[in-house]
Amino acid sequence: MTPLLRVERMTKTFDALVANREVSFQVNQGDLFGIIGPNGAGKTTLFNCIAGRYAPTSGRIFFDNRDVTSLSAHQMARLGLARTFQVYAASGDLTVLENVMVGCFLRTRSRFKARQRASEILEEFGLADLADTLLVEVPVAYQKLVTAATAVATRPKLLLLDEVAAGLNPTEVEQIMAMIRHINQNRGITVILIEHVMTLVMNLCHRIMVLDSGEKIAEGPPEEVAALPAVIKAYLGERYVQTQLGGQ
Ligand SMILES: Nc1ncnc2c1ncn2[C@@H]1O[C@H](COP(=O)(O)OP(=O)(O)OP(=O)(O)O)[C@@H](O)[C@H]1O
Repeated sequence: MTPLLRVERMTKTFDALVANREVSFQVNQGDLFGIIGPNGAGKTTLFNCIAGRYAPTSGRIFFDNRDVTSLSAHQMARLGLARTFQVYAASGDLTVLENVMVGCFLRTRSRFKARQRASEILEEFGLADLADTLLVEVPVAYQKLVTAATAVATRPKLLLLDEVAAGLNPTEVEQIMAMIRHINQNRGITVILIEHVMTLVMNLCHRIMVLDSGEKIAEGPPEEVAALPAVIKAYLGERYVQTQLGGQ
C-alpha cells in the first residue's frame, strides 16, 4: 500500500475554537475514504487544511511523498489535488462544456486542447448531451456531476468531495455513486469524501473515519465503524443501526 496522503496530529483552531484536534490518518493510493460526523465536527475544516485553503495551527500534512503543510491551494492543485465544495461553486453563466474546460486549463493553455479534453470527459461521464447548455439551466443533480467532471479535468491524484449527495433523491444518489466508483476504479483517482448520506458511505467507501467535536473517534471498514457504540452515540443513532445493519 503506497501512502498518498498522511495527516499527522493536525490541529486547526479559530481563536478559542478547536475545529480539528490532533487528527492523524493516512489514505493510500487507490483508496475510497469517507469522513463522517455530526455538524460542526470539523470535516470541512480538515478538507480546507489539506487543500491549502487554511494553514494548520500545528501538525503536518504529507502528499505524494512531500511535506505540503504550508502550501497554498493553487500549489496543491498543481500537485494533483482537486476538490468540490459543499456549497456549489461552479460557474452558472458558462456552459457545461466551458465549465469542464476551466478544469482542463490547469494542465494546458491551449483552448483547442482544453475543448477536446473537456468533450471527451463529458462523453465519458454521459454528459455530452448537455455540453452547450448553460450550467444554471441544468438540474442540480447534473450540476453536481459537472462539478465532479470539472475536478477530474484537472487530472488529480486525489479528489476531495464535500457532500456531493446532499439534497439528491435516491435515483440521483445512485447516479453520483456510479460516477464516484468510475472515477476511483477506472480513472484510478484516490477519493476522500465527506458525506451525511449513509447509503453512499456504506456502499462506496473502503474505509471511513469519524470526527466528533474536532477529534477522530474511529477509523476502519464502514460496517465495523458503524457498529461501534461511540459512533452510534455521537452520530448515527439507534435508528440507523436497526434499519441498516439488520437489527429489529
Ligand atoms: N473560517 C472559520 N472561522 C471560524 N470558525 C470556523 C471557520 N470554519 C469553520 N469554523 C468552525 O469550526 C467548527 C467546525 O466546522 P466545519 O465546517 O469544519 O464542520 P463540519 O464537520 O464540516 O460541519 P457540517 O457537517 O455542518 O458541514 C465549527 O464550529 C465552525 O463554526
